[in-house]
Amino acid sequence: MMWFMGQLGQLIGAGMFIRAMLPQWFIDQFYGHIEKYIHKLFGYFYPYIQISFHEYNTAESFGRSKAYAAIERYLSANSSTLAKRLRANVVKNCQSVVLSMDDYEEVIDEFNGVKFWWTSSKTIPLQQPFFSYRDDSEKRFYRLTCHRKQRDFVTNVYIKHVLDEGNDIALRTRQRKLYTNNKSDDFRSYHQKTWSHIIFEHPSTFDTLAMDPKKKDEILNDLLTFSKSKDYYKKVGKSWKRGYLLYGPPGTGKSSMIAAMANLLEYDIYDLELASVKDNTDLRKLLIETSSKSMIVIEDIDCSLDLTGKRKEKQEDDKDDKKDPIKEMDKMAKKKDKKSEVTLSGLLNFIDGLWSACGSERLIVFTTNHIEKLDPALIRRGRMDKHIEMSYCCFETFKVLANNYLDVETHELFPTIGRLLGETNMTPADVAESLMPKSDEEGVEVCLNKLIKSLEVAKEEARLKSVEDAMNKCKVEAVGEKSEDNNDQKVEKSDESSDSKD
Ligand SMILES: Nc1ncnc2c1ncn2[C@@H]1O[C@H](COP(=O)(O)OP(=O)(O)OP(=O)(O)O)[C@@H](O)[C@H]1O
Ligand SMILES: [Mg+2]
Repeated sequence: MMWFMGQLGQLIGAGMFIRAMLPQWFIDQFYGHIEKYIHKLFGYFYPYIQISFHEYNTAESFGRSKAYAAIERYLSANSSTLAKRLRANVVKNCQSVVLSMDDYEEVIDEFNGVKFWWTSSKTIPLQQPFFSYRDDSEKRFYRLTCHRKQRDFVTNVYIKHVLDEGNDIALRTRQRKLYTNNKSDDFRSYHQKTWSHIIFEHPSTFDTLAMDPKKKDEILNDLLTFSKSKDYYKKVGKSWKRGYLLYGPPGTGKSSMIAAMANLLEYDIYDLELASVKDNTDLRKLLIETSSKSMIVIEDIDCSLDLTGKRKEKQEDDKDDKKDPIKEMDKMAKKKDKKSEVTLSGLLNFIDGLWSACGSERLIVFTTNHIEKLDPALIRRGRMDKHIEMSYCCFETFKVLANNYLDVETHELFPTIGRLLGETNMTPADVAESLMPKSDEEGVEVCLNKLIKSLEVAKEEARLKSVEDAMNKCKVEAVGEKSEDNNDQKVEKSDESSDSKD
C-alpha cells in the first residue's frame, strides 16, 4: 500500500511537472478537444437533453437576462422547498426574504406528469483576479435536463410556462419604483442609465382622494376596465395604453391622483422632466427604456417646454403661477437653460407614434394648471383620452377630507361649512391644512372652526378683490372713453381744417 501511494505521488508529481512545462494555449486546446469527444461519445448513450440559461447573454444587451430572472423566481416559488441549500435575497427594504437555490443545487419540477431537473451552476474563469471584492467574473446559469423524447414539449410548452409564471411572480412581488430621467448630457457622455429610481411608497389612494364620489367612481371604473382590456385593445388594433389629462388650479390633488392611480393598478411611475431631454431622439430613447405596467407622467406640461407655438411668446402674466413661487423659479430656470430641442411633433410621436407601442399596459398622464394654453393637437382624444378636472373643494370633497383628517362623518358645523364652500373657492390642499390638528388639544370642533374662519377670510378677500377689479375696469373704461373723445375731437378738427382749406 505504501509502495502504491509512493508511485501515485510520483505520477501526480510528474503530471504536474509536465503541465507546468506546457504552454497555457496548448492546455486549453487539449482539454477543449478531449471535452468535445467525451460529450460526443456520451451523447450516443445519454437519453437526456440539457438546456442552459445564462444570467448574462449577448442577445440581451442590457443587464441581467430576463429569462434567467424569471426562472429564478419560478424555481424559488415552486421548488425552493425541495432544495437543501438555499440562497437568501433580501428585498422590499429588508422587509422580506426571497429564497432561491444555491449554486450546484438540483431540484426536480413536475409539470403535466413530466419530470424536469433544474441545476444551478456557475463557471469560474481560469484566471481569477487574486483580490476581488465582487464575483461578477463568475457566470451563473441554470441547466434544465429532461428526457430526449420531451424535446418538443419542453421547448413549446414547458419553458413558456416557466417564463410566464416567473414573470407573473416577479410582478406580484416586486417593489414599485418611481423613476426620473437623467440629463441627456449625462447618459450620452458618461454612459449613465437613462432613468434613476427610488422605491415608490406614496400613501395616496382612491379612498383618501377627496373629490365628487360620482366622478371618482367613473375614473376608478375607467382605470380598472383599461387594466383588464388587453384582448380588447388587440382586437380593435390599438396599442394597450391610455392618456389622462389632469387639469385644475394648484393644490387640487392632481399629483395625489397620480399616486392613487399608480397604487390602484400597481404600476411604476416614470416622472419625465422634459426640460432635461435634449432632443426628440433622446425622448424616444427614454420611452424605449420604460417597462410595461407603468405610468409615464409629465407634470405641468404647459411650463415644461415651448410646445404651444406662438401663443407662448406672448408672455402673459400667470396669476396662479405668480402665487406659486416654486413654479415661477422653475420657469425662470428653464428659460435660462433653454437647451432642450424637444418639439411638439416629437412629443406627439412619443405619445402615439410607432415607437409608443414598444411597451404595453401603460398610462400617459399630463398635468397642467392651464388647459387653455395647451395645443389642441396634444390633448385630442386618442392622445389624451380622458380629461379630468380637479377643482376647488365642494361639500362632497370636504366630507372625504373631514373623514380622513378628523374621522368625522357628520357634525353640526357641517351645514355652515357647506354654505361657505358654495360661496367661495378654496383648494382641497387649503381645506386639508385647516382641518389638520396642530396639537393634541385641538379636537374636531376646534379644527372645523378653524376652517370656517379661513373660509370667511377667503370670502372677504374674494369680495374685496372683486370690488378692486370692478374699480380697475371702470378706470380702464373711463380712460378708453376719454381717449376716444380726444380722437373724435381730433378727427372733427382735422375735418374742419380740411373744410376751411376747401
Ligand atoms: N383632492 C384631494 N384629495 C386629498 N388630498 C388633497 C386633494 N387635493 C389636495 N390635497 C392635499 O394637498 C396636497 C397638495 O396636493 P397635490 O400636490 O396633489 O396638488 P396638485 O394639484 O398636484 O398641485 P400643483 O398643481 O401645485 O402640482 C396633497 O399633499 C394633499 O394632501
Ligand atoms: Mg402637482
